[in-house]
Amino acid sequence: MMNSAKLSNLTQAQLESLAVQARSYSQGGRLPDYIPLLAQVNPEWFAVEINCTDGQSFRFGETEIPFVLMSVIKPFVLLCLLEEMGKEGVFSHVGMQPSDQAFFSIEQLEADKGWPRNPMINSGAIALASLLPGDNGFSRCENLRQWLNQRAGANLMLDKAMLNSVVAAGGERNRAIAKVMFESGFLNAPEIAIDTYNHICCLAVNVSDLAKLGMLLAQEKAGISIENRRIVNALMLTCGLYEASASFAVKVGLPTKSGVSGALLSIVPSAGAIACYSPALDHVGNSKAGIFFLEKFTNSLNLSLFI
Ligand SMILES: NC(=O)CC[C@H](N)C(=O)O
Repeated sequence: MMNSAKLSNLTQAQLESLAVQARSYSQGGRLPDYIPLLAQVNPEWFAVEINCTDGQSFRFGETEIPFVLMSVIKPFVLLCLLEEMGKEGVFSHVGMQPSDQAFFSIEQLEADKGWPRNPMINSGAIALASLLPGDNGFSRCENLRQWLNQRAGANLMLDKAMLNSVVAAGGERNRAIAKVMFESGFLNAPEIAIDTYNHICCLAVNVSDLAKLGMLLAQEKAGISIENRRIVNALMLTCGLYEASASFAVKVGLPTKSGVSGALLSIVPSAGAIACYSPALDHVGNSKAGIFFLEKFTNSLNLSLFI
């Protein structure tokens, strides 16, 4: 059976049973402490929405709760820039190699002599944020927000309170990353790059919007090339969960991206998109219940790119 048929045969009862197991698995996860507002949520929230290419959708849990995308914006910055400037332009600013280090690793960046290794870690995303059109962080974020909302039919909104919390927290690690890239000649104007990056990480959605964004990568869409979708999906598969990407590819085998807010998005090419939100994180910074859910869900439906 094709993945699209497997996903379409899903029943609401099946989804609920797996989601309830996943919710209980959120216990023992941790909320991030370096962005104060991110820690002011209920760690047991769990929401999932699945959109299928045949038009069906399934949802369960706290599906109305808004959350910020954080690193889940990274594949969409990449998609937008691939469309707007082409792959040669994009990959002259960022690499495509996986990393076995944390998403904020300065050691990895220094070992790479300031060259941002891939778009799914902070260095690469900051480098790409610097390429968005606009005069300042807000207008660049606004351009990306509108670009995505138009194409996905979603309703991304800037969460200003979260942005204030991110800025107040100082962002030392990301500033250090930008400084290394600037000094190595791989980033112009580090201040505006960080400001843009902070803004785009604070774009807020609910799981329904996140699933709509995912559909941009799951199926054909006017104005988005097949090649660019393939590139973004490939980089999500190899780099999307940071140092956990390789083992997750063995266990699940779907292009997936996580964020420290607990957002998690998986693409089932030509079949649909699976959006989860559950804020308690594992030691890598991925949603604990979300990852558990994806493993159980894909195994019970036998969903995979590889079979
Ligand atoms: N993994 C993430 O979601 C990281 C995003 C966050 N804004 C940071 O830079 O730390």
